[in-house]
Amino acid sequence: MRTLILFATDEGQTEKIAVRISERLAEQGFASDRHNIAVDPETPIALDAYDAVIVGSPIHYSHYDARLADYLKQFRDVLHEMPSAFFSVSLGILSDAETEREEVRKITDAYLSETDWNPLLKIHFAGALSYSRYNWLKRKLMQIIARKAGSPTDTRFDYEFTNWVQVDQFVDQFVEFVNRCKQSDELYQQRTIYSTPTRRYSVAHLRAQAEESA
Ligand SMILES: Cc1cc2nc3c(=O)[nH]c(=O)nc-3n(C[C@H](O)[C@H](O)[C@H](O)COP(=O)(O)O)c2cc1C
Repeated sequence: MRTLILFATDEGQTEKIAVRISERLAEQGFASDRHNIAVDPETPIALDAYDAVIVGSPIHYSHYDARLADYLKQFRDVLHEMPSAFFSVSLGILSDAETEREEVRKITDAYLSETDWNPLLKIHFAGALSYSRYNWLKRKLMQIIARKAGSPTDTRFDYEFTNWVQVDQFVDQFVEFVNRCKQSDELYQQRTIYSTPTRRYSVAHLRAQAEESA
């Protein structure tokens, strides 16, 4: 099973999470490739060559990454069939105020609905306050936001809030889920006879089961 981890990042926390995801997959014996769309938006991606995909984006100014959204729209048909998961990285999800956390969930729902993608797993990770990576204006802005949220305001330091145990648990859940998507040998071998199913791992039969039991 080969997984693509497709992500965007501005200050690096989402990349750090993507790295941990690939390490955890490797610990379970699964290969993965990472593609950072923020530095390489032009390279075409052979998504079809992968068995599964994990997509991750940070929230900045109440928005997920727009370049990633373009990819998701472009690959809508393949994504609909392959096992996939979305991880969100934000600070709002850490807030004590339910309204702030609800706002993050609303941004997520709007993003997934805009891209017409329905990943079977979705998760929210807390990101980081990376003061050393911000320019002067951003540092001031983030300090004001942090003060309001009761987060650290001493800009001489960076603060990481990501729960790495949660990241590992997410990967373990993903692996379990992808294993359930594996087509039986019998079905898979028929792929040359029928046009579908063509993928070794597919959510098509899981969706069909869900529809049957609904
Ligand atoms: C300029 C700026 C705007 C941000 N806007 C939001 C926001 O609207 N909502 C939120 O929950 N987090 C927001 N954050 C927090 C980021 O999601 C968090 O710092 C995350 O770790 C950034 O991920 P990255 O390092 O991969 O870019 C913002 C951070 C910055 C620097």
